[in-house]
This record gives sequence, structure tokens and C-alpha cells, in this order.
Amino acid sequence: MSEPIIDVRDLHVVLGANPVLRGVDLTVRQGEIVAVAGENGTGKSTLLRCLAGLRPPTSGEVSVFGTPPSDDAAFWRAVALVAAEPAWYPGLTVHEHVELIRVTHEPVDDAWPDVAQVLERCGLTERADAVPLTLSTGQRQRLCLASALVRPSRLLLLDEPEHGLDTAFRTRLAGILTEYARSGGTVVMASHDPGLIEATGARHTVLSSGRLAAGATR
Ligand SMILES: Nc1ncnc2c1ncn2[C@@H]1O[C@H](COP(=O)(O)OP(=O)(O)OP(=O)(O)O)[C@@H](O)[C@H]1O
Repeated sequence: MSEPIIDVRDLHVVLGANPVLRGVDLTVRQGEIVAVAGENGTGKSTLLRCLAGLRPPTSGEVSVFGTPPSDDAAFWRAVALVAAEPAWYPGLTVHEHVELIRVTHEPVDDAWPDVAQVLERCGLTERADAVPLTLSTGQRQRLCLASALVRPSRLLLLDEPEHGLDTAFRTRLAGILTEYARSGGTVVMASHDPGLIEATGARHTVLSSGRLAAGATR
């Protein structure tokens, strides 16, 4: 069996005086989609930040691609994170934001989707010439997703990717994620949407009392 993309052992994170993660174990292999559910404040974002190298463990081990995640350019070339909304550059349109990301990453091959195709997949064609701050909440979330999908990556870390999205686009997103995994990518997402989790065929886990357990299959 292949080496895991993500290997988390006995991860503890204390924030302030709050023991948020209390012995999380997680192994994720290439091509898997793993969904982390759980009530507000149980530590899903904290876990994703640990996987992204943005939050150091209090104790325990986190390995991504065989080494502790490091917040450097080489790591971020392989990892695309969709979490808190980024600061948009006010002078660039939707199309220009996505294009900027595409031109600064090496395209994998000629078959790699171009900016227009990614905007189409993310339902942003009609808003391509708008500036992000004039978009709706859901449209800005689509732009976050488009920015992650226009560039090559091996691992997608998504914190509540359903944020602001309508039902139809959540269904489309499930298809996008399934295709990403089928082509060899790996996805870990925190989500409050059982429909999205089910539609992606994700391995469903639940974070509760600082630990990760298998989620109920519906
Ligand atoms: N910098 C911090 N200092 C102290 N406590 C923090 C800090 N950041 C987060 N927390 C606490 O850690 C806990 C986990 O937060 P986290 O954002 O990881 O939860 P979550 O499961 O992603 O929640 P939600 O579903 O609401 O997004 C919460 O109780 C939160 O208040």
C-alpha cells in the first residue's frame, strides 16, 4: 500500500487554556476524500491549520507528504487551502485574480483547464469582469474555489467549502471534488453539510471531545 499523504498521531493542541485537540489520529491516502464534521468549536479548523503547517502541535506528530508540514513556498505549491476569505486586490477583476494564480504556477500539461474553463466550472463566467468586492458571499466563495482549482495541487484542504453556496452549486462542487480525487488528488475538508459529504463519497469522520471518530453512514 502507498505511503499516506497525511499521517497524524496523537495530536494535541491547547489554545489558551483550552485543550482543543486531545489525541487525534488520522491517516489519509492518495485519492481519498476525508470529511471532518462536528459541532461548532470542536476544532475542525484547528486540525486543518495543523495539516497546513499554520498551527504547531502542542504535542504529537503531523506528517504531510512524509514530513512535518512547513509553511513555505514548496509546501504551498503542492497544497491548496480554501479557508478564510483572502484579501482581494481591489484593482483586479475576477478573471484577473484567477489568471494571476494560474500564470504563477507551472501548468501540468496542455490539458490543464484554462482560466475561462475554471470560471465556467465555478459559475463565474457572467461575473468575470467584476471586482471581487462587488460579488455576493457565494460568488466570492466560488472565486476562492476557482483560485484553488486553477493551479496544480496534490492536496486540497477545505474549511467549510459549502460556505455561502446554493444547493445546485454544492452538488456541482461534489462533482469537482470527486473528479479531483479520481485524478490522483487528495482532499480533507471540514464540513457541516451532510449532503455534500455524502455526494462526494467522502470518508466521514466526526471531531468530538477533541478526538476523531468514524462518522455515521447515512
Ligand atoms: N487563538 C485562540 N485562542 C484560544 N482559543 C481558540 C483560539 N482559536 C480558536 N480557539 C478555540 O478553539 C476551539 C476550536 O476552534 P475551531 O475554529 O477549530 O472550531 P471549529 O470546529 O472549526 O468550529 P466551527 O464549526 O464553528 O467553524 C473553539 O472553542 C475556539 O473558541
